[in-house]
Amino acid sequence: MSSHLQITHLRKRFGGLVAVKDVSFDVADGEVVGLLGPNGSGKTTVLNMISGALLPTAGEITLRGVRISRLRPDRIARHGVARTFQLVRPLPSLTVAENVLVSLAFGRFKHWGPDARDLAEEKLAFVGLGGRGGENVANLTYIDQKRMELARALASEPALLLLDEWLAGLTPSELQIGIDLVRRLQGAGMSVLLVEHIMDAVRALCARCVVMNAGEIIAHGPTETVLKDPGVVAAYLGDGHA
Ligand SMILES: Nc1ncnc2c1ncn2[C@@H]1O[C@H](COP(=O)(O)OP(=O)(O)OP(=O)(O)O)[C@@H](O)[C@H]1O
Repeated sequence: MSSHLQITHLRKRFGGLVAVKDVSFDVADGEVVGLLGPNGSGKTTVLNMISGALLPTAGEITLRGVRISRLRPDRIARHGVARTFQLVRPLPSLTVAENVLVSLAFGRFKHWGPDARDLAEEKLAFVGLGGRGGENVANLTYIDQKRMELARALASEPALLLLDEWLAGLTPSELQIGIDLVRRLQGAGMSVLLVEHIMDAVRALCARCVVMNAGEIIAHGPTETVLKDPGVVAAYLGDGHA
């Protein structure tokens, strides 16, 4: 069977800057793949092209053999792609459950009414916020905001989740909770493309990594091998971090 996500010769030009140059990699069914690299290396631009927020200048993206590059973001979501953002973006005037209900109502399957309430509670329970749907979003701790953001992404029943530095800013104990949650996603059959700078999390979650620098892939393979690659150490990790 074809790879779940296949990216082939992807390129993105912003005026005079080529932010992504000839990037190719894949994510298999149920796999968590790390997408690493220094700031400005093009990782978020790749995620934006997968989710449809940006049109590729060239190249192809397919999901289970279906070409999704150049589809509208809502169409790509219908094919089973969801994402989180670097900055948590809750709707602050709504409750926790209402935030998830908005995603259920306007997302892939358009759930409304009691059915949607049950589903919202199911998604909240999955991320560890069961029974807390009535709380005000403003009162949530940071890890709980992250949980809620994940519940919103799960509202579309994604097959592939794009996590853009979703673990950033967590305390060490919260980080373990976050890592366990990503493992739950994988356990539930989802594939994950994880953009992350926290190497402990990458080691814990990703059997395989892709490393970008200045728009190009500089290493690709098993995580431990990639993190010891002299080019990756020089461009990204620095001495003493590999
Ligand atoms: N909409 C845009 N218009 C012009 N340039 C952009 C745009 N989006 C990104 N860039 C540029 O493309 C390059 C890659 O940016 P990108 O955000 O993809 O990097 P990144 O690896 O995700 O970085 P970070 O780890 O800081 O999030 C950068 O030089 C950035 O300034």
